[in-house]
Amino acid sequence: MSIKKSAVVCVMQWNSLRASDQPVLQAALKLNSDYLVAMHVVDRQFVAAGSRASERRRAFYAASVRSLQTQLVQRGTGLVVLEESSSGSSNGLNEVRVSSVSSISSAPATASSAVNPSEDTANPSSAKSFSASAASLIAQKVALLSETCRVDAVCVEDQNTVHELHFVDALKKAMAKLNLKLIVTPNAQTLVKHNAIASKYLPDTFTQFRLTVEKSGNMYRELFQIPSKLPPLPPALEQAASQWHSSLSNETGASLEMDPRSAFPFAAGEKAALQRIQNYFTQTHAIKTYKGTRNELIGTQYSSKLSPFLAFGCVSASTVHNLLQQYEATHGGNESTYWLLFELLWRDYFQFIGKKYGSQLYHLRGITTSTERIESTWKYNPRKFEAWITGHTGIPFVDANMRELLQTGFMSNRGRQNVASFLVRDLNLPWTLGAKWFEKHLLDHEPCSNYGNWQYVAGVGNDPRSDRYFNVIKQGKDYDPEGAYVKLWCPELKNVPVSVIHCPWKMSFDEQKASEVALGVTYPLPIVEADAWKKHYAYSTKGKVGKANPSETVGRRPKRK
Ligand SMILES: Cc1cc2nc3c(=O)[nH]c(=O)nc-3n(C[C@H](O)[C@H](O)[C@H](O)COP(=O)(O)OP(=O)(O)OC[C@H]3O[C@@H](n4cnc5c(N)ncnc54)[C@H](O)[C@@H]3O)c2cc1C
Repeated sequence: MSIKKSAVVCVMQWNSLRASDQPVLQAALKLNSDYLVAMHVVDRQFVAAGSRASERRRAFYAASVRSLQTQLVQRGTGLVVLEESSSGSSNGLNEVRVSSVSSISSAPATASSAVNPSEDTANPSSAKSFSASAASLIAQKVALLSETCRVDAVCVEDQNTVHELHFVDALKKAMAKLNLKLIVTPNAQTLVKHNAIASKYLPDTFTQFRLTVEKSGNMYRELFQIPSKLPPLPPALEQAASQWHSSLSNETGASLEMDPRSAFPFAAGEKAALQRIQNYFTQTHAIKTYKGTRNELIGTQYSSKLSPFLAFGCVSASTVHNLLQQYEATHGGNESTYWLLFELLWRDYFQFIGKKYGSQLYHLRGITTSTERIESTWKYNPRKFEAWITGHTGIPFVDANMRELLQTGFMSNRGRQNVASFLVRDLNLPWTLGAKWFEKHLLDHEPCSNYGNWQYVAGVGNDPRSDRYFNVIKQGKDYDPEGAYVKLWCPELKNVPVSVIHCPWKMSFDEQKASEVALGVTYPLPIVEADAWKKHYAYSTKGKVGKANPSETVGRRPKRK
């Protein structure tokens, strides 16, 4: 009688698409199994029908999965990518499009590819149905695998957010039914060890959180070391691992062109992430001036552009931190190198907030107990929302940012703060609408950072200040003093004089003619006008691009150096 060889299964999730610093691989390797089977189920949020992700974001995701496949092949193993299929198909071990228990909705995307205002982002039934079917796909494969191998365990990374936690829970149930061991590894999304701060002790403000971490000195987690050679796939699965003819990549890959103006012209995946870090750190030393440039708006070098890679887990925040420390050891550190860590700690803080508050992250009321900002403050208005999402509000600084997002999937942090504040405070639209639009289009959408930042701007998050207002005229003049950014994304304003570039509606008829602009025809009149803007209409030459204005008390995060 032949003895069955052993196998361990690693479930890779959409926010952890990398081979290095990978907790599930490390947990699996401890079992010394003969075979390693890495599996990924295409997450329903990226499936085209009724997708919550834009075509560009889906393509970035698909390319990140492909890159993980390549990384694992290079390490001597592979990745089996499973996709739910609404059509019945045979569920053999090598079949990767598997009919699922609850089939995928074939509903078309909502009107104008926008978000559905009445849809509950945290819709628990839809998250649970995906989780159940994804877990069932894995269970089907594992059951088939156990006919030829002894399955030692299935490993999965713990999560911080509700949707992802549903999946871990569903997998627990599915494995219990199969009587198989499930190893849930610590969550590796944050720099700070997942259990270093219990939710009930999470400080109420970012500054308290950061000081706690910095004072402690030993809260950062160690990297998970993964060898360059991993156990192979069982022969019976080799074919499945090489054949991901994804509906996603077929639909999206060909049609997407890179806008030459994009601030994020990078490929997806682990290799591209590490190349980007190398470029930003050791090749160009742009990191050395980061603190002074991070509020700029144009080009690849004003900030690290690591967020899309971090969102899909193509690289971990801990790896970035580790490489940053190596850079400081070799080239010296300064305020700018420290500031990158400071921003990564913001990311961490939002992760801990997400973990603590669960589905409240997505609620209009947010996580605040303050009743100052309540639902009635915000009213859905389709005309205003359409103008915002398409970049036709008539306020050039807002429009330029919104067009950049739509056309490239990226927007600077300065831009995000402004368009978010504009939506919430000037248009009085519910902040959740803006967050959902960002979720669809941002390549770097990550639930905690996206919904957490929106709550922060809307005054319903941690530190619920109600006076956080970004004056889009003043901000435009401070951060785009020559109007170069506005002209890049709103070319119809290219001849408008710098004195009125942020308020073109102040042009006389003759000025409009000279600038080849017909307000209300070639460029919209502003859909709102706030009193607070008026004192900033007058032209001044005191532009301060790239530097925070020290006198700017409103609209800045408190206590930032
Ligand atoms: C309304 C709004 C929505 C946002 N949505 C997202 C989102 O979905 N995903 C996302 O990663 N960031 C989000 N941010 C934060 C920030 O704008 C982006 O992280 C940053 O612009 C990404 O560019 P970068 O990688 O070049 O950042 P850098 O300036 O180079 O910063 C380095 C890293 O620090 C982290 N970071 C920086 N600022 C923040 C912040 N305010 N909050 C959390 N992490 C931060 C990111 O991981 C970033 O990659 C949002 C900000 C706002 C105001």
